[in-house]
Amino acid sequence: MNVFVINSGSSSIKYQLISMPEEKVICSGMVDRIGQEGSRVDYRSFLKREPVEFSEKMPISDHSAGLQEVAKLLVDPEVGVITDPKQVEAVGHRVVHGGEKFASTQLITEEVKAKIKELFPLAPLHNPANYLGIEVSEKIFSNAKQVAVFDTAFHQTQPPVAFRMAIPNEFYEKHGIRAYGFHGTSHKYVSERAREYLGTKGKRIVSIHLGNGCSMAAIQDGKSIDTSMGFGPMNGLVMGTRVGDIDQSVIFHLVQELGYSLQDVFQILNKKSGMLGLTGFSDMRDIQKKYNADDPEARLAYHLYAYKIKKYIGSFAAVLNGLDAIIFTGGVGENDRLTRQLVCEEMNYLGIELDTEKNAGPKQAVQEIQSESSRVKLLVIPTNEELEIAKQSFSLLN
Ligand SMILES: Nc1ncnc2c1ncn2[C@@H]1O[C@H](COP(=O)(O)OP(=O)(O)O)[C@@H](O)[C@H]1O
Ligand SMILES: CC(=O)OP(=O)(O)O
Ligand SMILES: [Mg+2]
Repeated sequence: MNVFVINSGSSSIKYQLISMPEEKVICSGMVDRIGQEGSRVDYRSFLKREPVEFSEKMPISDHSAGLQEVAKLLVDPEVGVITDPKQVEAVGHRVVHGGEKFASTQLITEEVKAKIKELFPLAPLHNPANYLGIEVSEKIFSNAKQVAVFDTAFHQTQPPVAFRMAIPNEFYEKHGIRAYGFHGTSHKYVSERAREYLGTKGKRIVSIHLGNGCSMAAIQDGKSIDTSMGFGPMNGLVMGTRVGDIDQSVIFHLVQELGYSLQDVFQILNKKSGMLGLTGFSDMRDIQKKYNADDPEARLAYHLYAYKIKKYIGSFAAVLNGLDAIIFTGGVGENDRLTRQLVCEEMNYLGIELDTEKNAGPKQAVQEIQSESSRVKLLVIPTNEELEIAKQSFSLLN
């Protein structure tokens, strides 16, 4: 079965065509900077003996135009991989917010779409783009079953002590105000790989996803019991451009004393904060260069980023009543050994001891980076949200 996976972000679409159940990637790529200067389409196909790969700059005004371009490439006589969009049998969509309604993957119906739309206010940067992706894909891949895989679903096993907030009950009951948690598809995927690898020793896992967005999950016997992101994907860890945990009185101060509008504050905390706010850069590779050149801002930012992760490891060790393994994943978690080193420093009280040489070793499906004497396994596991979405879409339909 050909499953086309769509991960629509606010200004990008990542896509993969995967043949299931063999899990063979037929083509993959990304449409980037949608609606902005310098938009482009990246495309890689692995069908022929000689893989095709290119990146083409072209004006892409919106998500609809972006997906149309990708669909054209899929059927292109020269570089294409199918002859008709009808050969796509299922489309798996990453949908960031599923609220309390969706604890599992769903076949998309008008009712499911209405619910995704209802959740726009809870994920204003993500759900509208995901919704648009669904609408456009229904037109292009009109033969395919459309499936929604929710970032929040994996975290629906959290107990009320973890997800409820101490505000008047009516806000939860009438308005759904609680912690949800995100990146669930990634936390699920890497924690399952870890549990396969560790067997009975994988009961208490902390999964650390560090990409542009960053979050952690406490996972007990394969189930998420707590997570660092809360009501929205702005909370918890320091991220590329998002602030993470912040004292709520700062928001009142910004509005009441410094005269910012709520809209301004939203932009500041979502788009101008995090590593960008501290260093002027949001890409960890840029910040690492400055760190290595002893730039004081970059040094503070790196230490602050790691410090926050350490604090969550401590609190998740408490809620899990101990730790068996820690997973590092996402663009930063998989590639940035400096972050891993700073996070694991002086954590031997919790049985966490990094081996610097192993930490610098080559990437593997599961890379162990702890020392011989470490009680806790430290694992680097590349995430694959697209494959997880394809697997879940396939299993729902078969
Ligand atoms: N080799 C590397 N060293 C350090 N950071 C890296 C490396 N490769 C990628 N990254 C970082 O990973 C982040 C992007 O992660 P990714 O998981 O792709 O993000 P997202 O899916 O949220 O857009 C960027 O901050 C980038 O700098
Ligand atoms: C939910 C979320 O933060 O996603 P991303 O990291 O893709 O922005
Ligand atoms: Mg990501």
